[in-house]
Amino acid sequence: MLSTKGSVSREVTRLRSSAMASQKKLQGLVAATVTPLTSDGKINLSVIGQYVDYLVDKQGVKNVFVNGTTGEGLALSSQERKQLAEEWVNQGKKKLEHVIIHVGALSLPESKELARHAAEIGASGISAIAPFFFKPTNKGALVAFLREVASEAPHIPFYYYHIPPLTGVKICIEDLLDGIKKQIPTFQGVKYSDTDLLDFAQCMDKYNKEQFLLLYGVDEQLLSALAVGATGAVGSTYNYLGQANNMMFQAYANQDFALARKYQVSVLHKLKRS
Ligand SMILES: CC(=O)N[C@H](C=O)[C@@H](O)[C@H](O)[C@H](O)CO
Ligand SMILES: CC(=O)C(=O)O
Repeated sequence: MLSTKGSVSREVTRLRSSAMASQKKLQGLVAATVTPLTSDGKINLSVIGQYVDYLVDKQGVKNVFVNGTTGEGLALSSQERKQLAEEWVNQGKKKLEHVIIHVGALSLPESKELARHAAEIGASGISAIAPFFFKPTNKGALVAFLREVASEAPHIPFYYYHIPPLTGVKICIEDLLDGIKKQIPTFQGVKYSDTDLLDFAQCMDKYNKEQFLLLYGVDEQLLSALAVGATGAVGSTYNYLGQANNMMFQAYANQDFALARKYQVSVLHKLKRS
């Protein structure tokens, strides 16, 4: 009985996940969500519903990246991460297009468990950073780690989260992508949080045809990433500067580069990097 129930629920989960995974292609802005806390430091799940509405209605943002850098996922317990993931998936079900859950951790079993959980609750994708204390020193070691994580969620896309300024793992993405689908069949792309636009442009040029998504992660220079072919971006500022960044995407698509630059500069001013 139990095992029948288990396999039925696994099947339901698989169908739900594959339904989500076959959704609209991920493009445009993805807000890296912040983690709301109560005054006594507990995660505050009660505001996630409002948060979803705010992003969709006020910012024009329909995709989220949960438990990443902005959400301080690495500073949360596994249980907190799972609760947040579940709340975002549930609240976002009819309103958001993509809910990507960051499942990276220093411990491989923990990362695998978070990946399994994200798949079970119906997330539309998962992402993981490289472990950053005992670091992989070459591509083989990094891929071995990511492969184990991704295989726990075999029906949803996997994105590698490249953020060398914080992880110290500097494995070149152009090398990483070479042959990656053979090793990680669910590999869908990279959240690229580095300023190396030469590597980024080379990846766009070389791997676009394999339909990898390279989501740019340095909000201050998104326009430069658009210029070399980016079609999506994940970042903290899309929580509150979603409209301006959507306008920038639009201006760029309309080939109004002066206007696009105006929006990029307005973002810089807001971040006080002018
Ligand atoms: C280190 C960090 O948090 N990077 C974020 C994404 O990866 C960005 O969205 C930045 O928060 C943003 O570019 C503002 O500096
Ligand atoms: C900014 C980003 O993408 C993150 O917080 O993970």
